Amino acid sequence: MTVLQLPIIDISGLTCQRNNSSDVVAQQIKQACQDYGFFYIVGHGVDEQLQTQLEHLSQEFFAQDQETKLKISMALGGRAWRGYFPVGNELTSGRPDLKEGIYFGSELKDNHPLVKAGTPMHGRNLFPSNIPQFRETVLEYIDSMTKLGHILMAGIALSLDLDKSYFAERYTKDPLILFRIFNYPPNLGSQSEWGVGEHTDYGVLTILKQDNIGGLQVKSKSGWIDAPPIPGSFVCNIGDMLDRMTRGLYRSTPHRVRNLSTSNRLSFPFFFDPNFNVEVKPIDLKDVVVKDDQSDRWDKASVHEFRGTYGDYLLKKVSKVFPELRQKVL
Ligand SMILES: O=C(O)CCC(=O)C(=O)O
Ligand SMILES: [Fe+2]
Repeated sequence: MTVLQLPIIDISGLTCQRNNSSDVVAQQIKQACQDYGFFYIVGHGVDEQLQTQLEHLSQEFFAQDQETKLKISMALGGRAWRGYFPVGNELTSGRPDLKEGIYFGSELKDNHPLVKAGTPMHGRNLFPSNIPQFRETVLEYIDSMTKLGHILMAGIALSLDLDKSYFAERYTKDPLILFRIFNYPPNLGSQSEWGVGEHTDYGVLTILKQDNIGGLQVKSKSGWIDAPPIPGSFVCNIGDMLDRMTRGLYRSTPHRVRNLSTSNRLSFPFFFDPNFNVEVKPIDLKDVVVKDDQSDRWDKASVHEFRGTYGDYLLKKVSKVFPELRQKVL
């Protein structure tokens, strides 16, 4: 039996000046997006020390008692949709996930135009005030990953034979950035509980940092495969909006997580998505025929029939994930 493995791409060629170096990377991205919708990246240049610090501070946060963690409860985050949620509060396909976590995003002041306009998912973050450096570390990480997101989107544009600024000019110059830190407790004997049930991501690009525990699985064309941790790498996957833009050439691939170890698992998904108010349209790609996969999609929804802004799409999805908060926030 051959064990399928997701491709590993060294993306350093996207930022160096060597001849053709970005074309070589773009070709690898194209292959990976068509075959899997998922790939690992190395050679990304994100500071190791910053990542280690983020992991340590996150462990420190989750090790606290529930009451302390609830001091930054999501219920206090209002329309910005930020803060902590306890195990069982987030649903995937209507079922509670076996995970707790904190939602973050770009740190926007109250006088930012989108915040003043009351745009959902925009605003200030909630940070634990009792853990020194937590705020600084998360904001620095968001900053580094935003830069990486721009580099990768240029690579994805090249992979589709588009100008490297194609996505930046239309969708991601001012991206919607959401960042989460999840803690998946061990299953403790019950085999059936998913940390996150099968789903696809909503936007264009997710860049995931995971610790050394493992548990992420990806639905490849020939069945579920593991995406184990690889030191120094991030796991990238494309979301529904890139699936829509490429008419299904680049698929937003379903994935899920189950922590079968006896320790907690930390993961750090970073979502680099289109601007909230921009309408997402198909790219004029030669020779691509839309193959709508509505019937085998996890939520039976068609990304190709959707019309509207990214914000419309996102809010519809998110209100299913946190039904309790929907009333309060939207
Ligand atoms: O924790 C992980 O490994 C993946 C999380 C995920 O799929 C998500 O947040 O969309
Ligand atoms: Fe996901």
